[in-house]
Amino acid sequence: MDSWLNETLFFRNFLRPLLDIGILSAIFYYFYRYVLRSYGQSLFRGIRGPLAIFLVAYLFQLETLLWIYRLISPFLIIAVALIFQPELRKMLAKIGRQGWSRREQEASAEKVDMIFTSLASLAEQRRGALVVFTRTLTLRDIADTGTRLEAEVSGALLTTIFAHDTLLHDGAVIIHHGRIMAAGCFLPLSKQDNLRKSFGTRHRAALGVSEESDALVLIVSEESGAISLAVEGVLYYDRKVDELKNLVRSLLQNQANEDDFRNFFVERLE
Ligand SMILES: Nc1ncnc2c1ncn2[C@@H]1O[C@H](COP(=O)(O)OP(=O)(O)OP(=O)(O)O)[C@@H](O)[C@H]1O
Repeated sequence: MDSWLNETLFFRNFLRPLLDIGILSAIFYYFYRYVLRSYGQSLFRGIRGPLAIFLVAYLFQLETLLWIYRLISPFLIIAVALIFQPELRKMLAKIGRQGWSRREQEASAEKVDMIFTSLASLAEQRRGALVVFTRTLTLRDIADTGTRLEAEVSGALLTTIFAHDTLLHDGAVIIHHGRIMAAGCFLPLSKQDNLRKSFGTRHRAALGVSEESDALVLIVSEESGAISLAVEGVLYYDRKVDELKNLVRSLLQNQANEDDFRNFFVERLE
């Protein structure tokens, strides 16, 4: 009886708080490591001031400040959700992303190969191209700015879209779940001001959609024939086709760790 009580007390006074704190710390750590560090930096920068004031008010029980916070907190939450909508969207997208089955992986790898063969041929002919692969976010609003195709991915179709001066060659092709959802789409332009002067709107548009979503964007430069990738607001310019192909495959199948990926492309474009 005595030892049982001791064990219970041991559990209540020592093990339980330890478990509580341990599990909570692990959740915070993984949330920071995999989600906030990649997507929430600007979100954190934006709310750290009000958060610090709240903590001080809470610690010292500053009643008036706490009362004000209680009053405005519903509006603050709505304001944060509105202002940081792109960041929150990307965070939730990352949490919802899942691995692929083997069959899906093979099918996707085949399509990615097809697309890269077509892009390499466009690059040789100095035809510009912009191809957006959606991941978790569907990007329907962007697809609606162009012409809906809903067609099976094929190298011939992609080359036709970009190779001739058709109405669809301007703008981006959106690929969703292995199908060409739309072509001639208008992408949001990035506002980054440290981009190379020689980049025009095609590269800026690729960066823009990669900042606002978890999409992968491939760009073929009409001017130089360079093939580049934009992902998470970073432009990896003029990379080898095989390198890009492997990376896009694994990123689409959610196998590549974002850190490995950054190390792989050490050279970051400023
Ligand atoms: N917001 C946009 N969304 C989609 N496509 C766009 C957008 N803005 C421009 N483009 C595409 O980029 C083309 C213009 O490319 P521009 O020469 O300005 O860019 P660039 O980055 O210098 O690329 P390149 O190296 O191919 O010349 C347009 O004809 C159009 O097809």
